[in-house]
Amino acid sequence: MPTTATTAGDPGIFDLVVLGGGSGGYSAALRGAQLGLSVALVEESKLGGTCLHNGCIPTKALLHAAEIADVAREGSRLGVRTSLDGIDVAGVHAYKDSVVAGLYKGLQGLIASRKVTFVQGHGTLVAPGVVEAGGVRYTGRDVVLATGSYARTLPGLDIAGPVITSDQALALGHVPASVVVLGGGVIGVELASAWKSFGADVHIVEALDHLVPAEDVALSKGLERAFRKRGIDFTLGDRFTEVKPTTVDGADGVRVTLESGRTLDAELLLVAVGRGPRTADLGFEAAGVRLERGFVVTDERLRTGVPTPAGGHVWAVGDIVPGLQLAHRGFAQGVFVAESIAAERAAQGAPSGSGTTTSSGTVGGLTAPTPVDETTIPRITYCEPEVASVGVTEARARELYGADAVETLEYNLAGNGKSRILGTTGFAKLVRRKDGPVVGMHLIGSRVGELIGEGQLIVGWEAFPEDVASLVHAHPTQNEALGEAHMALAGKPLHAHN
Ligand SMILES: Cc1cc2nc3c(=O)[nH]c(=O)nc-3n(C[C@H](O)[C@H](O)[C@H](O)COP(=O)(O)OP(=O)(O)OC[C@H]3O[C@@H](n4cnc5c(N)ncnc54)[C@H](O)[C@@H]3O)c2cc1C
Ligand SMILES: NC(=O)c1ccc[n+]([C@@H]2O[C@H](COP(=O)([O-])OP(=O)(O)OC[C@H]3O[C@@H](n4cnc5c(N)ncnc54)[C@H](O)[C@@H]3O)[C@@H](O)[C@H]2O)c1
Repeated sequence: MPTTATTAGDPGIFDLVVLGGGSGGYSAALRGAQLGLSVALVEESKLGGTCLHNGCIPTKALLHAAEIADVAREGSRLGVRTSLDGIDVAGVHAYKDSVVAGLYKGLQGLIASRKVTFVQGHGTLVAPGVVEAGGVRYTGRDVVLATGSYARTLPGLDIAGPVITSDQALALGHVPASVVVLGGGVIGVELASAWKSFGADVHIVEALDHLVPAEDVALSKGLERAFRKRGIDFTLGDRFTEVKPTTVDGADGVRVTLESGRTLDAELLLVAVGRGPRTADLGFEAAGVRLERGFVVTDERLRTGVPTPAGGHVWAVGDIVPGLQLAHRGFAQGVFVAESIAAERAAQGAPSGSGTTTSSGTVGGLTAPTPVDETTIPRITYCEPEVASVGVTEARARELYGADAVETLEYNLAGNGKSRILGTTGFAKLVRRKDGPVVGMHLIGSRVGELIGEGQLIVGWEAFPEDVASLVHAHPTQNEALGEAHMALAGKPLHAHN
């Protein structure tokens, strides 16, 4: 179990005080402790934060249960006599909760074993370098702000009763008969996908012209085709105006009115219109931390520009920093900040103390880490079919490099043996600079999320299609589709028509 700091007396001065124990905060704490820093981690709820308890892990467990439901329903297509007898929601929750509980226990053990002082309580930044929780002041030479995000809603749309966010959706005790999903972004399409597999009628309303509008438009269109085939309804380019109670098939429900005048009736309205930074009323601005639209402004090394009296900084990581709101970005930023702090400490302790960190090179015996590069962070949406991408979209590449300086290739999964075996359709789209490296990879199809790791290496290491084409991919794997796509882009297609 994590050590709980005493609430009596002065807990002393820590090298690092972290406010918020989610992906960003706990990774900073773990890496800091590993590097020999004394660390206090202040968390008001559960260690692990949104991702572990209300985000990534529970949603992906639900989506896996949903996949099993689909497999049971479709067994006869492969000659296996299965049928879906129903969804035991309590059983699904038990499975999901057991996955979360196992990871939670492991994380608590890690925090304890690294001797991080875990403080359970609501913390506020009462001065640069000082976090107060439960009436105790925890002073750090460095402080990391990692308070995460909350589900946003729209003006006049209160979260209550049948109007829910992902927080309530994850705890729902039954499969709803019907849901209107407001927002066709990541959370909207993931939950719509799971509910559809469990038997609900789902209708997504997205204000922009496409589902998952941040993705390459080819993926958005691919997902729209696939959802249409699955019977998931959606309305694009329309906005919410109001919601009123109504009766749906004799039960309580909601009537959602859109700007176009269209109305949709359902048992529930899921609001999935983005997540806002949790930075209000925590003392950030009073301590000198600059906020823009609620997000913490930092430099590329994640420093807020606020020094602490002990010669350190106030840093920020995770969802409160503008950019991709992803757990793995939070992990990477937490590790980066801890390593930066350790390098600065080492530099100050070194006899020939060479001062602050630089963007590369060795300082005081520790290498100052390279800032996290957002452009090579992979993104996966775990609906069915999955959508995965890394690097830039075709549209962005044409803006960056010139309309005529970009080449693209779509490799259809119809030519991939393993995808045929799994019964999935989809494609891999590559974006390259003409005669240059691959700068974007965009995938859609069942299970393609697991393929994006290779895409990340290709884009991150600025590989040319010719480099990848010469690497032999195992047959029959879905991974092989990436090899074939690069072969085709290098001008030597095998199982592809050119
Ligand atoms: C439904 C859903 C599904 C998601 N799925 C994925 C996914 O599949 N993959 C992915 O990469 N990302 C996913 N995300 C996003 C991911 O969860 C976040 O990007 C990630 O959790 C951000 O980490 P964080 O540390 O910045 O914040 P959080 O995880 O939100 O952690 C912040 C922590 O700070 C604590 N805290 C806040 N204020 C205080 C205070 N004043 N005092 C003490 N403690 C405080 C909170 O209790 C919380 O534990 C999902 C999010 C949601 C909502
Ligand atoms: N698999 C994953 O990695 C994963 C899963 C879930 C959540 N997340 C993270 O959580 C964050 C929040 O997810 P999200 O889906 O809430 O946000 P999002 O930004 O992905 O999607 C919100 C969508 O709502 C739409 N919208 C906004 N106002 C609207 C309105 N009035 N009417 C209709 N549509 C409207 C937006 O155009 C947008 O497409 C994401 O940014 C993502 O990074 C990640």
